[in-house]
Amino acid sequence: MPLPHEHTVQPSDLALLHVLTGPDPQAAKSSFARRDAALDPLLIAAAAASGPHVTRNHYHHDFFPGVMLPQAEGAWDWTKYTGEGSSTKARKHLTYVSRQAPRKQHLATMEEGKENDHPRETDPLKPANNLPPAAKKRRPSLISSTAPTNAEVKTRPRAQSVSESIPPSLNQSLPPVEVKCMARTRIPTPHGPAFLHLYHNNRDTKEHLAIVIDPAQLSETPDSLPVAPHIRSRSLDAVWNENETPMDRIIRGAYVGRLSSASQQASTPSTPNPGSSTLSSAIPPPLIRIHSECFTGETVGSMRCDCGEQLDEAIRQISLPIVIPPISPTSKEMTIPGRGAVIYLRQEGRGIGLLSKIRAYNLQDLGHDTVTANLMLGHQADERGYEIAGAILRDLGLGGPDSLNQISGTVRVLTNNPDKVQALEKEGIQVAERVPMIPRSWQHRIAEAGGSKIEDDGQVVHVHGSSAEVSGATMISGKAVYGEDLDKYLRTKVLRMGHMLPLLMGDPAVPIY
Ligand SMILES: Nc1nc2c(ncn2[C@@H]2O[C@H](COP(=O)(O)OP(=O)(O)OP(=O)(O)O)[C@@H](O)[C@H]2O)c(=O)[nH]1
Repeated sequence: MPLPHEHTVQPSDLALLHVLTGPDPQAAKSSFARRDAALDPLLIAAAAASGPHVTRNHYHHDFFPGVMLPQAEGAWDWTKYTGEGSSTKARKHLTYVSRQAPRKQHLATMEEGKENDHPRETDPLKPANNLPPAAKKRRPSLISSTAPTNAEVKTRPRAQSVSESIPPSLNQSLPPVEVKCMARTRIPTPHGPAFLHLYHNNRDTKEHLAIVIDPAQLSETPDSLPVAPHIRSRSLDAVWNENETPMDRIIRGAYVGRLSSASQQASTPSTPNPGSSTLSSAIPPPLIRIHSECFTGETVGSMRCDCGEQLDEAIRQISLPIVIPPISPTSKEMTIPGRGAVIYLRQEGRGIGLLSKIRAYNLQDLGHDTVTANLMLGHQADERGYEIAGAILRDLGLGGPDSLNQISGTVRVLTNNPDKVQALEKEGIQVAERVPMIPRSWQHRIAEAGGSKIEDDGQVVHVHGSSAEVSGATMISGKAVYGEDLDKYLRTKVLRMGHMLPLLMGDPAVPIY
């Protein structure tokens, strides 16, 4: 066995590693004890491969006690360590004891498909303990005194979650979902300004987000009357405790207008402004999208799915200016900035998590479609839930007649997925209209084939495909892309998941992979 500092891995080490971690662990059991061995061979093999740069975690197993002691010679060289006292003392018998939960328990968690989605053990709406040290005074709970109480939330219609990720036994005992906007900030996007809102909730440990598009807020003053009511978070604008200063509020994003070195105006809990009552009926309901996280599609620009372009397209469409027709014979047509929100849920891989999605991709490369791949891994085709989305929308005053912060009683929803509309309605969100999302590559091909409109369940859908471009990635401000994997994915969504998209397969003029 080589010493750690020799940097060489002997074939015997690799053979040992293989026996211990290879496909037949039973064979290993007979020859090597795996847990609680006097010397853990796997750890030795890992240390030998790592040389002097053994990670802190190895040291913290207390296997190389010498390195933790300043008096130990040779720093990382545990072989020179002979005990805490004199060198004549007998060397301690070292035992490696794993502190990990048994593998059985870990696998059970994975089977539930929630390896990334453990419910919080502590109250997530309590103050974060990573606040800057400047906030010396002890803050009481950051839960808003005016935020909806459990009793208030209980009176709302409670939908049965679409998500299977929370086992039924746990789901029954869960309290009603509560969300709290922890911070908000202005984000300039290629389509115009947005306000990013970060939410905590009492259901999972994820930081779900709302990308609010309402640029009219940037010119807001405390006394100004907007044409359309501003979309603001009630929990953010609430007074969190009696000691908070205007600067505390501003730093978390509870301000009005646009921040600058010359302008810092904290908001008040009554900041949401009703808007012009004469125009309110003429203003279309805000356009919203419930978007599920997709690391591969949004960050890497993967063309296995259309998630990146959908996020971009949603922000673009919501940002489009709104034309309000004249409301009386004497008034004129009016144009106001686009308004709405993307609720960005951390439900990677339709709720199965990135790890399982990556495995599913390999099954897809073996010839299975996205639905079958999920089922083969023991997941459902779709494990998402929309309770948190409903609570975030209510916090923003969108779509709920019972919203305590009502900005609009109804919303228009950008989606092709009928389940999402149904789930939102179960959450008490009033959906005035579903707005379809035609994939950019399809729009482009339809335009190339000379078509300007296509049929969707007998309904005419107008396609704005003539300006679509063919190169680029599918990420923010990307362009339309073609690809075999993307087409397969889109077709499966239509044929197996009931997505309300007009399928191009029937049109011989439109090239399909
Ligand atoms: N399990 C799995 N998830 C995928 C795959 N491709 C994309 N996703 C995830 O699917 C989610 C997006 O869902 P989609 O089914 O594309 O669309 P949708 O949100 O249901 O419907 P729309 O509102 O019309 O976009 C994201 O969380 C992606 O990470 C895949 O092959 N397998």
